[in-house]
Amino acid sequence: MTTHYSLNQLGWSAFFQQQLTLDEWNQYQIVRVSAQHRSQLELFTEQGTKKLALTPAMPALTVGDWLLIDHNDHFYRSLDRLSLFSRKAAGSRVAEQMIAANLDTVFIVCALNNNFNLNRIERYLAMVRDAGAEAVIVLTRADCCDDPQSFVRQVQGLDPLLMAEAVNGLDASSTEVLESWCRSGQTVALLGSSGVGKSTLINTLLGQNTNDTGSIREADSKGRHTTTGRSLHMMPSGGILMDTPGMRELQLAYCEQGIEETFSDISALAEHCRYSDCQHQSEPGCTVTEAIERGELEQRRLNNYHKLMREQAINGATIAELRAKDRAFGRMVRSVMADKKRQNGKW
Ligand SMILES: Nc1nc2c(ncn2[C@@H]2O[C@H](COP(=O)(O)OP(=O)(O)OP(=O)(O)O)[C@@H](O)[C@H]2O)c(=O)[nH]1
Ligand SMILES: [Zn+2]
Repeated sequence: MTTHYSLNQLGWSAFFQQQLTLDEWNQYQIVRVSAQHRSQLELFTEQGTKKLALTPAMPALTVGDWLLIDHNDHFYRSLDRLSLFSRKAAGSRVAEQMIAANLDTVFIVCALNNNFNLNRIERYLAMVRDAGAEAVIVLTRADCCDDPQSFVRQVQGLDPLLMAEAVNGLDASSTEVLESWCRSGQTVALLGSSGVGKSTLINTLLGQNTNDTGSIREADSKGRHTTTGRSLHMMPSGGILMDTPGMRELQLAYCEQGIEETFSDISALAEHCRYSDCQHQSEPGCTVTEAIERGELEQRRLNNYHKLMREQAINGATIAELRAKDRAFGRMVRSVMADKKRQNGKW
């Protein structure tokens, strides 16, 4: 049985609607990418699911993207994204690879055991903010912790506006606190290190009835449950859960802006340092180190900021190098082609 969803249920909103002309609205079908394979995309449409073959003329697309297709099911164009997650591709080659688009909220999952780590939460926060999505910190294993609220307070100490919830991921009545981010038309995804309870939470949020999502859930070699096939799943609460393998392995890609937002307190203080290139180490007139001495800023937070910015310098440089190399390669190809033409006496 195929279940039909309205565009709003699939995540359509005014942000996308205002990108369309009246003609486009009348002539084209609006579809959302629900899975990406080597040679084709799977789509959610108001009439059910569809497949779309990838062609070289199409722009790079990813799960969650909104597209317009014509009456013959040919790609017409993609819409601007509300948010976008990308990462460095695996292996030594540094490249950006898109992994998910148009997420409203990302649950940053962290377990209330020795995995709990504010540095790691700040790292994920920087990525989520850079991608343009809202972050909610979800602390699992609240049932195994004496005082979960003390950890919620620690997280909110990072940023008073940051939402944090402690849950027992195995218990649907406990994860109800996440419902306001999982309402109809809202797209959410989960991020967090291995073993913190992401699969458990996904199973609980999807409920028992996952048949209508069309996905196959099977255990991998380690006995973990993985979803194969479609990456977008409808939750009983009406929200759309995005579960792509790429999100699980997300590394800190180039996200300097996200780091600046996450550490906006440090950037604000740094504006008043005596030297504009102050490194906030031991320079005189450094307002950042003064704030630490007054107990208004944690040394841990400044150290983590330095660490993430150092990583940015390395990642940023390698990505910039790659782009320069691509340009150099393009120039080389063009000059070889020109030489060949000259040798063939065409010039
Ligand atoms: N008591 C308790 N156990 C939990 C909770 N959340 C997860 N677990 C258990 O923790 C273990 C790891 O959870 P998973 O859901 O597999 O973790 P994961 O983040 O998906 O791990 P990866 O698949 O490696 O990414 C499982 O045995 C779960 O049953 C919780 O809130 N309370
Ligand atoms: Zn300074």
